[in-house]
Amino acid sequence: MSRVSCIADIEKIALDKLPRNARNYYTSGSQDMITLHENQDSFDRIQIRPRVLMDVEKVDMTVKVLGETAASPIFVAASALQKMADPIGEIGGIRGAVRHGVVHSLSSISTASIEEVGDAAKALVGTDPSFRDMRWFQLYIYKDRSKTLNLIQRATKSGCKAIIVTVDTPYLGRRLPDIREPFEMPAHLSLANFKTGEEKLTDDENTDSENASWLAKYFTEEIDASLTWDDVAWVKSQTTLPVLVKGVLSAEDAVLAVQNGCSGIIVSNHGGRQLDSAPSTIDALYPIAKAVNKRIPIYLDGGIRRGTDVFKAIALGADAIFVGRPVLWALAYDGENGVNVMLDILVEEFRMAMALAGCRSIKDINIDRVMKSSKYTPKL
Ligand SMILES: Cc1cc2nc3c(=O)[nH]c(=O)nc-3n(C[C@H](O)[C@H](O)[C@H](O)COP(=O)(O)O)c2cc1C
Ligand SMILES: CC(C)CC(=O)C(=O)O
Repeated sequence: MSRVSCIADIEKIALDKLPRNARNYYTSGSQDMITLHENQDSFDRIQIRPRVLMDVEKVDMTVKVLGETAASPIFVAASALQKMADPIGEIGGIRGAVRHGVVHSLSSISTASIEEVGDAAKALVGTDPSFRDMRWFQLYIYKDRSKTLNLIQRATKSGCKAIIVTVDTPYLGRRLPDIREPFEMPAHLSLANFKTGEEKLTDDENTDSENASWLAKYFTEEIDASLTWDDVAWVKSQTTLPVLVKGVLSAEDAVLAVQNGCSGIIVSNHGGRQLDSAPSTIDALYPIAKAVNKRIPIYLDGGIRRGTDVFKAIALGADAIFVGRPVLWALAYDGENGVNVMLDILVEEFRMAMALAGCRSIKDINIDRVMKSSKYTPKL
């Protein structure tokens, strides 16, 4: 096989290699997957306006993030159950992120524990001056607040730098492949942050009702669907770490995040897996950025597959972006090495986009550098 040249190459190899169960779980969006497709399609409707003769011999991709400096604005999103892609799972992602000097976020529903991921980061970070341990922990708020608090405390103790509260998942979106052919957790894997055994549901429990996926049942049984901003305040009261909310798609909610003392927001539609027909994240971004007016940082995920997508997100107001599925494809493609290759490609594509657009540093990327494609005809 020739070398992979872009994320689409990695995805293609990964989809061929992944077992059906994992492929269905990773690829699916909710319902008709309108939002899933829009996440990527919307990027194609934005054009980049280059400026020339700007001396782009050196391009500085560094970004400030919660008081630290990341080597680039390309961060690793939290996604669950990564050992289904490769036995190294989340450890491959954290090692790639440390090597690339960028933020890594770990899902509550990970297959390597908070402590294992922390140890992997700590073992690597001193070995090269450019390496960074920038771990954030993604928190699902369980009905059982002692379970939730346990996660917050362990994330804090292990050296995570921020807590991301996911707020778009009161219930799991209807993912049709998972309803037609319920997802099964491979027997050798477990939810590593929970040692009680109750989170390791068996196959038997998949079969007893319509919509019998254990994931959907797990969510309904365990995750609190009654959350309000008071619960975000509760998380804040339990930790000294910065607290961000993930899953914001409206300017109103973004302003509420500012008013409720959040340290940042992640503009996200959960990779098109929750509310179908929600806007693509890149379309939702600009009104949010205007309303927030730089009071807190704004991050974005959803559909980022190319360096030019990263550029467009920053131009429209993001401080940095996260990639979700590309990490899973990379793991399936070649484990830890796959993650390094994937991040190398995205960083190089982004460096090239900046240089060819005439931007020497991140602050040069602004709204003047993008325009809607003339082919863009709004559907409304
Ligand atoms: C298989 C899978 C599992 C995910 N698990 C979580 C999770 O545990 N917590 C969470 O907040 N978001 C989760 N997400 C959403 C991602 O954090 C992110 O929002 C999304 O993947 C970004 O879109 P992209 O995949 O197009 O990059 C998951 C996404 C996928 C594809
Ligand atoms: C269902 C969870 C385990 C993870 C999640 O958020 C997702 O699959 O989108």
